[in-house]
Amino acid sequence: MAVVIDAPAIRTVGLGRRYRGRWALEDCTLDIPAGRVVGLVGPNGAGKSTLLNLVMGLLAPSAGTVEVLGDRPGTGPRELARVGFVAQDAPVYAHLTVADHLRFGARLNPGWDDAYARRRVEELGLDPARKAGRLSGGQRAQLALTLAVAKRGDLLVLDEPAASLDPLARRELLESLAEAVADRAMSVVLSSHLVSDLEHACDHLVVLNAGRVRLTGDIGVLLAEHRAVTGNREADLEELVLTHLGRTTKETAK
Ligand SMILES: Nc1ncnc2c1ncn2[C@@H]1O[C@H](COP(=O)(O)OP(=O)(O)OP(=O)(O)O)[C@@H](O)[C@H]1O
Repeated sequence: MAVVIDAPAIRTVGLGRRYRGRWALEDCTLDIPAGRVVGLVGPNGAGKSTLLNLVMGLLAPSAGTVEVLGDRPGTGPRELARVGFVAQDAPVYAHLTVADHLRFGARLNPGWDDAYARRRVEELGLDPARKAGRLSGGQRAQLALTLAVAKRGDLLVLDEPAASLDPLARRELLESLAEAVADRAMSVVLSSHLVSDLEHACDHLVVLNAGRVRLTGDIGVLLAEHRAVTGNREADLEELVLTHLGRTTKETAK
């Protein structure tokens, strides 16, 4: 009988990246299963964007290896079509209209879900004729996210997607990501400073600090272990993360 083993969404072995002799990410070994919503959390400068850019093939490793959906990242059009990415500054083409972005998305992506993209633009109240450069920061982030989701890839990589969104839009985004994963067996990796963002949307966790992985695993399992070890049956995700960041008070992870 044939045994089908799905490739992990992301696998890194001893992955590292140096900038001018200084390690931004060091000895990072991760095995992230497919079909999860993964929260990547850590303070400023922890190495989150560096890791996500390595995953996207936008940076070359200084050490180790990274595999995305079983392939080396950024190797060709087939692999690129499977991965949607929204960088931290949610880049869009300032001189193109919202409708132009949708047209380009349709032309460039074989799995493009035009009905979804149009529905989202309408729900968000974005004027299709408006130039992207004239949208607010939050609206640009929403447009970039819409394009990334409409691509209908197997993996969505989002660098601080909620940072410029208002609280309602933030909650809606996190709920819609959880639904997209449930509907389509897609994997999502999203970085955030806010543990509260991850608590409701994510089922897998990676904690980074000072360029090192401090904790990784399924949130349910990690929380159960933490509660058993500390004897605190009320311990929540924030306490778990802060413990592994070496902090004792309930400050934010930022
Ligand atoms: N192009 C670069 N040149 C030199 N150093 C860099 C460069 N990009 C990042 N770094 C350094 O690498 C480290 C990790 O940065 P990175 O942007 O990956 O962190 P981050 O966790 O995404 O931070 P933030 O939450 O502030 O966005 C930091 O010390 C940063 O100063």
